[in-house]
Amino acid sequence: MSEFPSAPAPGEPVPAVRTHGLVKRFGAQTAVDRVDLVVPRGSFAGLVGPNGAGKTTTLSMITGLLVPDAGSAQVAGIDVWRDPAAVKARVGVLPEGLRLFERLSGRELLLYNGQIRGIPREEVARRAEELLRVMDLAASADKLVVDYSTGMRKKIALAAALLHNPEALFLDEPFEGVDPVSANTLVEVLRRYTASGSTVVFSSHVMDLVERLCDWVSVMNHGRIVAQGPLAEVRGNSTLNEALLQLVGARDHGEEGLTWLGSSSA
Ligand SMILES: Nc1ncnc2c1ncn2[C@@H]1O[C@H](COP(=O)(O)OP(=O)(O)OP(=O)(O)O)[C@@H](O)[C@H]1O
Repeated sequence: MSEFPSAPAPGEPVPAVRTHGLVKRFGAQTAVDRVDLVVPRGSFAGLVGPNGAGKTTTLSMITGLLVPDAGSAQVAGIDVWRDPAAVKARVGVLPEGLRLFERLSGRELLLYNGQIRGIPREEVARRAEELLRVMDLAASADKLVVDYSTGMRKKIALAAALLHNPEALFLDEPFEGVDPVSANTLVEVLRRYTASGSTVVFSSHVMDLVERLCDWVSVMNHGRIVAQGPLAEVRGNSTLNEALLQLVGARDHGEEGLTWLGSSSA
């Protein structure tokens, strides 16, 4: 795998995330094509782009879940694929699909995660109760995860990802299927987390939310980064949605087709 072209200059802060020439192929398709992603430490960063742009695949390679075909990724200056254990100890992940231990209660899930992370039992119990309360899950703490709603699943998964107080959080579509009340709770928790200097990187299709929350944005299209930087720079004088449509090109499928659709057709 290729090396980083240069280490940060002396005095230059080490970014929370930095990838160089990251590539992932699935058969003949290059899903991620030489991606150089940078996220400064302490950012609330959005990774945006159309369906199939390569966001999930990129996040999976950065968090040690998927081996890249080429290139490299660093989290807090540590090479993910040279020292995956060190990186995994420093990051929290809310992956796509949310595979959880369904037959545990919410509280048991947190206690179990804490034990896996090697946190002392009493400390885990203290943090678990606090997270359950902040996430509005205290009343459902003894319910099995399999019986949780979509929003409750996101909240317990976020609680599990935060339990070991990671330096950086990677969230794949954290607000998908979450009601506005629960979304507010998630936002409050994440804002508090970044205010203390930790980093959040999340993928989303909800541009209004990215615009409201993020101070840093990376835009992907067809496996590549097509824009990246402070939100104000990427957005310019338009909304983020308008900027995104310009960057990735509005999909024009023409006037033809679907003539059968609608009540006026036979
Ligand atoms: N395991 C896989 N096997 C084959 N192709 C895959 C696999 N995972 C992803 N792909 C392909 O790689 C491309 C990028 O997928 P990816 O899930 O990273 O995109 P995305 O930007 O997260 O999309 P979305 O916004 O729809 O979640 C897509 O064309 C997808 O079909």
